[in-house]
Amino acid sequence: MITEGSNMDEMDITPVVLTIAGSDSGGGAGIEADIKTFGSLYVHGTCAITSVTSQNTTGVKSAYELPPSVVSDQIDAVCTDMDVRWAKSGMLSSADIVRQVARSVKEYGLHIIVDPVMAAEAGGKLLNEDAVSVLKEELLPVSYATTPNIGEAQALSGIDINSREDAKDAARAIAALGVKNVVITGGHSDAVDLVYESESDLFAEVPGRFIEGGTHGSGCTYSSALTAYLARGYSIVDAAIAAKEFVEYGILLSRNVGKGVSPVNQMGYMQMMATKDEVLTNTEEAVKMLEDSPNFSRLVAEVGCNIAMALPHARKVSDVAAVNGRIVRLQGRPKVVGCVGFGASSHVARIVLATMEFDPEVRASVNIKYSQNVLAICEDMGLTMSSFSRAEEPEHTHTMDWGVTYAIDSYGRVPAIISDAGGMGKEPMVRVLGRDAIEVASIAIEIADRLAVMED
Ligand SMILES: Cc1ncc(COP(=O)(O)OP(=O)(O)O)c(N)n1
Ligand SMILES: Cc1nc(C(=O)O)sc1CCOP(=O)(O)O
Repeated sequence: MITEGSNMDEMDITPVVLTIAGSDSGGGAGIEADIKTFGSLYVHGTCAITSVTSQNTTGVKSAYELPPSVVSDQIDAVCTDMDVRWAKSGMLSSADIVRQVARSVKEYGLHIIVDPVMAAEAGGKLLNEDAVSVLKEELLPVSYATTPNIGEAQALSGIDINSREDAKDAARAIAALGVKNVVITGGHSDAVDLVYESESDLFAEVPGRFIEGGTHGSGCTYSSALTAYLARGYSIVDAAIAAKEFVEYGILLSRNVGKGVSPVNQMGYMQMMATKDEVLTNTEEAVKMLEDSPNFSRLVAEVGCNIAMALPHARKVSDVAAVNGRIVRLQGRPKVVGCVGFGASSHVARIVLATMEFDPEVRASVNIKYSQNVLAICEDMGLTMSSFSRAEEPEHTHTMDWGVTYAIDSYGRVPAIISDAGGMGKEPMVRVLGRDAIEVASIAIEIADRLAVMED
C-alpha cells in the first residue's frame, strides 16, 4: 500500500537528472533516448530541449533550433524546483547554446557529462563548426566528464587515433581542456572503452563485445546511462562498466523498426534483468526437484551433476545459471552443494552454449550417470538420441564444444540426449537437453524412476 509517508521517502532518495539535448522524432536518440534510459535506471529524468529534429532511422531531415534563452528557461525551471546535481548534454546545435549551457552549469553547480555529439550516424549535422571551439573553451572546462567516440575524440584533440596509445594521448589532450574525466567509447579496432581520470592520471579499460543489432542512439543511451549511474553514486569506472552493459543489452534486444538503422531498445536492460530472475527461479526449482527425488541419486555421476539454464541470446558461461558446487550423492540421496548463480558451471554451461548455436530455444541441460540401462530407458521413452566418441576428438578443442557440435551435426538436429562412452580417465556421461531447467529435471527424474523399477 502506498502511504503518503512511504511516497515521501521514495522522493527523498530518487536522484533527479537533467538532459540538455535535441529531440529525435524517431524516438531512437536525443532527449527521447535519454529519458527512457533514466526511467529504466530508476532516476527521475528532466529535460531542456535545444533543437527539434525531424528525424527517423534513415537520418535527420531537418532541425529547428530553439533560442538560447528558451534553453536556459527550461534549465532554470527544473533547477529552481528540484535538487539536480547531475546533468548530461547531447546535441547542442550552436555556439550560443553551448555558451548558455556553460553559464547554467556554473550557475547551478551541475556535474555535467558532455556527449560531444557532432553528427548523426545515419547522416545529419548536429553541431555547427564554430560551436566546437566554444565547447572546448567554455563547456568542457566546467564539465565532470565527456564521452567522445573515436571520431569525436579526434576532432576535440586534433590527434589521429590509430592505436590504444593514440587514444590515451587524445584522452590526455581532451582532459587538458579542463574536463575531469574522459571516456573514449568504441575502441579503435575492438569494443574496448577507455576511461581516463585526470586527477589521478589513471586509465581503465572497459572490455566489451561487438553485438549485432540496432545501434541508432547508442551514443546518447551510453552517456545518459553513465549519468544515471553516477547520480546513483557509482564511481566513474563502475559507471562506465555498467553503462556499457546497459547499451549492449539495448542493442541485443533492439527492435526492427523503420527502414534504416534500428534504434537501441532502452528497455532491453530491464527486460534482461527480468529474464535473469525467471531463469534463476526456473533453475532453482529444477534443482529442488532433483534433490527431492530419492531415485535421482542413482543418476548422480562420479564427478557430480550440474543442471544449467541459459539466458536467451547467451554467448558466454556467465550468461548461464547453474549450481556453483554441483549435485552429489550423500548417504544415498542427492545433495545440492552450493546455490544457483550465473557463471557457476563450466561443462554443462558449455553443453548448453554449443547446443544453442543450432537451436537457440534449447537452453537447458543436466548431466547424468551413463549406463546401458539408462540408454535403453531413454530409447524406450522415445527420446531422440545422439553420441560422440572422445577417441575422435581433435587436439586443442574443448570436449564439450566439440562433442556436442559433433553429436548434433551427425544427427542432423538437436536431440534430447547426447551421450559418450568415456575415455582414458574420463567418465562416460549422458546429457539431457531441453527448453528449460524444469523440463530437463522432469525428464531426468522419469529416467531415474524407471531405472529404480528396472534395477530393484
Ligand atoms: C537529436 C539527436 N541527438 C543526438 C543524436 C546522435 O545520437 P547517437 O546516440 O550518437 O546515435 P546516432 O544518431 O549517431 O545513431 C541524434 N541522432 N539526434
Ligand atoms: C565434469 C563434468 N563433465 C560433464 C560432461 O558432460 O562430460 S558434466 C560434469 C560435471 C558438471 O560440471 P560443471 O559444474 O562444470 O557444469
